[in-house]
Amino acid sequence: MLIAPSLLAADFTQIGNEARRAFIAGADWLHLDVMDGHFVDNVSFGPDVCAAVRRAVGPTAFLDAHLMITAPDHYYPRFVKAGVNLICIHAELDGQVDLSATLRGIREAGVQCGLAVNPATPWEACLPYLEAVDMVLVMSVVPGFGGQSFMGEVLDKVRALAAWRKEHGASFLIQMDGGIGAEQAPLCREAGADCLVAGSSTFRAKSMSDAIMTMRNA
Ligand SMILES: O=C(CO)[C@@H](O)[C@H](O)COP(=O)(O)O
Repeated sequence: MLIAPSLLAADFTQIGNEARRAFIAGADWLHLDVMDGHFVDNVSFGPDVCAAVRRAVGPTAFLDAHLMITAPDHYYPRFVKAGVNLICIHAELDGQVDLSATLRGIREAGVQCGLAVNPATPWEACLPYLEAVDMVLVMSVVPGFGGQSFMGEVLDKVRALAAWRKEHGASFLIQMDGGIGAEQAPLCREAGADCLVAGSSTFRAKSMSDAIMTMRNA
């Protein structure tokens, strides 16, 4: 199980130190929540902050950028340039954005690509793209803010994706994000998730390393 603390819950006055703290505590990945104030009702940070995080954590740390933005096709090259390892875009943009071309472009730029689904979006929205992604992100909260409660009903989507993956011999990772801590991690694992994003339960824990270890051992 990969654990990816979400920088959204970090102390923004200490962003570089906070990013380093996550890896020192045992994080596998660092999750970067990028919000544009259009796709979600919040604004977070953009490529310059991601580039600063890359400088802070060094060249080998895995940075996973979740683009909650309406124009990922326009902006993804800036996140590639910032040095992230994986860029995840949203399935809800189908029809507005050429998702196949954007996913292909991300991969051709040498970065892994992912597709995210909001709680209200069926997993089947990912079906046309499952051969073309390295990861599917199943949101377990309505995106936009940290600190929300886990929506257990999305576990059925994770089960369906895991079943599809097994049946088709595919290898994409399944990531879950939102309201995840020690109590939810075993449920996510049982459903078939491989990577858990956790903001409040890691950055705001008394011991970040204990919090990460507990979730990883779920
Ligand atoms: O993408 C999002 C929210 O939009 C998440 O990454 C949250 O930031 C996770 O935070 P917690 O729910 O773990 O506090």
